[in-house]
Amino acid sequence: MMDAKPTVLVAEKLGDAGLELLKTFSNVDCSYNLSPEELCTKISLCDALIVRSGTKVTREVFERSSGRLKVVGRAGVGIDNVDLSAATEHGCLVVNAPTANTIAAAEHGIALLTSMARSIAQADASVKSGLWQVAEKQICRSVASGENTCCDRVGKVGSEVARRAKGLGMNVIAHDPYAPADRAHAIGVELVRFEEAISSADFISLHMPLTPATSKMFNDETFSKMKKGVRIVNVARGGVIDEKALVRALDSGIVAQAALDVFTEEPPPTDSKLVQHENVIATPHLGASTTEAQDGVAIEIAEAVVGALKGELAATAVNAPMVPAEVLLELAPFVVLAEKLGRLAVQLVAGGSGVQSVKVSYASARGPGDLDTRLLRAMITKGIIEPISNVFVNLVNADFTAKQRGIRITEERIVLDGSPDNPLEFIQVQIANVESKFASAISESGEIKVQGRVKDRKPHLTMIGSFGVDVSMEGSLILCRQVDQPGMIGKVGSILGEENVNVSFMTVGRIAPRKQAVMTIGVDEEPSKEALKRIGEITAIEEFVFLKL
Ligand SMILES: NC(=O)c1ccc[n+]([C@@H]2O[C@H](COP(=O)([O-])OP(=O)(O)OC[C@H]3O[C@@H](n4cnc5c(N)ncnc54)[C@H](O)[C@@H]3O)[C@@H](O)[C@H]2O)c1
Ligand SMILES: O=C(O)[C@H](O)COP(=O)(O)O
Repeated sequence: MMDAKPTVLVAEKLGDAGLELLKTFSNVDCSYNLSPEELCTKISLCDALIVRSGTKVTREVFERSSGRLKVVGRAGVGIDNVDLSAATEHGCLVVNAPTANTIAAAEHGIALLTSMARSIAQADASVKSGLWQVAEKQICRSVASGENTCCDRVGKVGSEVARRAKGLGMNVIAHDPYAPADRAHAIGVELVRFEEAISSADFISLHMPLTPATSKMFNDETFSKMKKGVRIVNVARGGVIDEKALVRALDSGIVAQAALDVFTEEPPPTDSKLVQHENVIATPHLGASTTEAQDGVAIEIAEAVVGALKGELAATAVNAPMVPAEVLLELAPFVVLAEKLGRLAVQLVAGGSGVQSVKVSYASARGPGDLDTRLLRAMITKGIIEPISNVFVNLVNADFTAKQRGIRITEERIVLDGSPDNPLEFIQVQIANVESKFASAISESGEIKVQGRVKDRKPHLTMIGSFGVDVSMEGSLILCRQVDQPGMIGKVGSILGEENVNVSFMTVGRIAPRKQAVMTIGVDEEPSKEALKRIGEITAIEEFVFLKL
């Protein structure tokens, strides 16, 4: 018998509180120190994976999961060890735990800064070796002399380092291209340009993420612009520094000392010139490793992973838009409607047409800023793509998958008068430049058009092409275009009855009495080919189509 519980692979040490929480909902496999091959082998049996910074979650991991891996939880902040593009392409949500280790990292930064300034590590080694002294040149002036400035970033860790550095009596300036000036101002930090920051600081403490833009941003050129004798602290990511250039800057004396918690390669090679340099103190990526931080991170990530496995949208999602819970609740029935409209519209496309251009219209009395359509768009995309491919589409990979298949989805708002209580009056999906297997689904302007509303929190189809209908979108549908005349409902109904197909509803949408009409028939079972053939043979029926919702 299949185990109904999802399986979570915890690949690096996680706090007990987090593990307990995971166990209430899933089977937890704690397998630490897996080789890349072992991870790839295990992953096809796992619904979620939790890592810290020591595990590389590569494209191969997603490929080898064969679609089973739905969530990667990064128990910490930095997600540079997770291939986010590959995760997104595979519809795998990535969540992190961005807040619980901030203070620990900031404290470690300050500990490194002050230890470096007072050569604590060298002094300790000197005492232990019986020398009772440490070279004078390694000791800098008091950090609180007021002449020292600390160049920083004003993200979470950077802000906490800045507060603490100010408490030590340092002047703090910061460079952060994305930080609002008022936030910096609130913590008493002056935001300056990069050149000014690096050329005027006595201490430089790094707190940016590792991204293509920050990779090796500290290099020969930047070191050459620094004040001679500058001291550098890095508790962010090793990769933001060109480590060979740092060794050169240390040798030349531009950089007097460096205190490093993070390295390009972790652990660094034992013969690393940087680690072995006399003016470098090094710690083994310890910034987040306090008991409090690890307990907090474990709970934060376990909650995010369990929530994501339950299908909830995670607040700390890294590769999917975040939709607040209250918005989600309000939009829930429209989410169902959106997917069904997409599913219906694509089934009306004649084979070989190739869907390229989809227009979605949202009719609402709300202002454009009051309606978040990202989730609706994703669900329409899901409805359009899933029936014609074997790709699993979700909020994470919807836009990517549409783009990859060359489907352009445009959105427009139809602004209505009336009460904004209801988020949406109707949603309309149009597919342009295609032929339809049900010609009546083509609107006057030439596109396949379907429109739906939510009634009593249930999705209803309200228009096909130019025909107004009113059909609950459940089960499957038979659409027939016919000449409006008495007895049609009975004729079709009796064929389905003879075939033991249960009819859930029938409605007729017509342009005018005795003219063309579209009959929509909801059925609980799929009619046989023979039954559909017999319906098609009824003289007044001009065309018909069977659709699964
Ligand atoms: N050593 C550790 O154990 C440890 C612990 C926690 C965090 N970290 C690392 O510390 C760093 C900061 O973490 P955080 O939680 O403060 O993240 P955060 O996202 O709150 O802050 C990052 C800041 O960097 C800024 N930034 C982005 N690109 C930049 C650029 N090109 N130049 C300058 N600034 C830029 C952002 O605007 C943001 O303000 C991350 O690299 C994280 O991985 C390390
Ligand atoms: O990005 C982070 O959160 C820190 O670098 C901590 O990493 P760790 O979880 O591997 O200690």
